[in-house]
Amino acid sequence: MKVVVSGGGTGGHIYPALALINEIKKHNSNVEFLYIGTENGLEKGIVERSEIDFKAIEITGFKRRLSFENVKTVTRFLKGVSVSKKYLKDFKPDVVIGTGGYVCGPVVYAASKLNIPTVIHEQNSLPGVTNKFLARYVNKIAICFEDAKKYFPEHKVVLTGNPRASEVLGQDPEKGRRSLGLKDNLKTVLIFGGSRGAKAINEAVLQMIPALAKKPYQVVYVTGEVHYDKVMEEMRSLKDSSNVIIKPFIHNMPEVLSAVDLIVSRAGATSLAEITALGLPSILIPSPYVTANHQEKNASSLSDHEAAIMLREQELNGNLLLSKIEGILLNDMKLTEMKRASKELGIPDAALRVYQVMKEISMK
Ligand SMILES: CC(=O)N[C@H]1[C@@H](OP(=O)(O)OP(=O)(O)OC[C@H]2O[C@@H](n3ccc(=O)[nH]c3=O)[C@H](O)[C@@H]2O)O[C@H](CO)[C@@H](O)[C@@H]1O
Repeated sequence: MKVVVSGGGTGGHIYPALALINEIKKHNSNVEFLYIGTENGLEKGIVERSEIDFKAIEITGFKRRLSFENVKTVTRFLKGVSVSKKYLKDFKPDVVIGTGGYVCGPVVYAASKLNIPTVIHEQNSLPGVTNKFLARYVNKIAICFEDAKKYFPEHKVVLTGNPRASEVLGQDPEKGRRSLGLKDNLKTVLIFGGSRGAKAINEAVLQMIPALAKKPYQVVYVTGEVHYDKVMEEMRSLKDSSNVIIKPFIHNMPEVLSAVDLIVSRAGATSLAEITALGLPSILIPSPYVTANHQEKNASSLSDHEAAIMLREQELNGNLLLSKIEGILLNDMKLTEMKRASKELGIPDAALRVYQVMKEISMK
């Protein structure tokens, strides 16, 4: 069996693709994969670490305003379709899967024009532009929230959840602790700002650092690759940063997630699928810089069920964040209640569900 996977730009589109690849491998010993992404998204580095063959096309997204850039984007899209067709004709896949981000537009479109079975995966309750465009060309659309259904042709939609939910389960927390040098007798808070980091979260965490030194818990703080040097420079002026482990990015997130007690993060849909699969409590700070404010909708899907607390970026500061963290972490009853509510929202068998959709269309 041969499978092409495409998705990229940010981790929220890439990790579900890789989780699905792992699920496919579980069911098929003889399977070849090709990942088509871009050179400049996060996918190149992440996919290469996983030893999956990677090919790149050039593509950018549309600007909301009319502009010359959009003319260039159309030209790139058409070129992307033609390069994708070449890759697909050479590789001859049985099925092509798109997991979102601009890059899967030309790849999945080219596949449908070549009559190769196609499926797209939409992580968010409010679908992205690429998936909305692809909806009329693909065979099936795997979704994670009931709310996403109304944006797509009904007969193509299957509620599967996010394959990454399955991947974070059954990990060894001890390995996660060891990889970061965490103590096993202290509770742990993991703070990160999505796959690229978030300036506003970084600013709030830096304000909290002096107070964290005296706390009876430990913090793993992920800055995002692009923000790391600046954060470390600011750290130099802070005398005591004990209790805090700072990283630019975490590559073994499933192991680390299994070792922590509370998450502070943006409200990207893939992170939320991981958090709910594990039944972790969270403080969510939705990014206000995303299309149609969709992260706030993602966050509400947890906070409405008391599985998370939502903090808006405008109100965020170090003191407030610290008090919210302690309100959960130092209150065992609250912690247990939030864990239960979070677990109830998870779809742990999502990877198998997406695999079944893919299998069904590729057998036809
Ligand atoms: C700014 C933007 O457009 N964000 C979108 C993007 O977010 P983003 O890429 O930030 O997506 P998510 O938060 O959903 O997922 C991040 C993924 O990266 C992983 N991770 C993160 C940090 C780290 O150090 N190591 C690591 O492995 C997480 O475990 C997770 O698997 O895709 C999501 C899923 O479509 C959308 O909901 C978000 O709105």
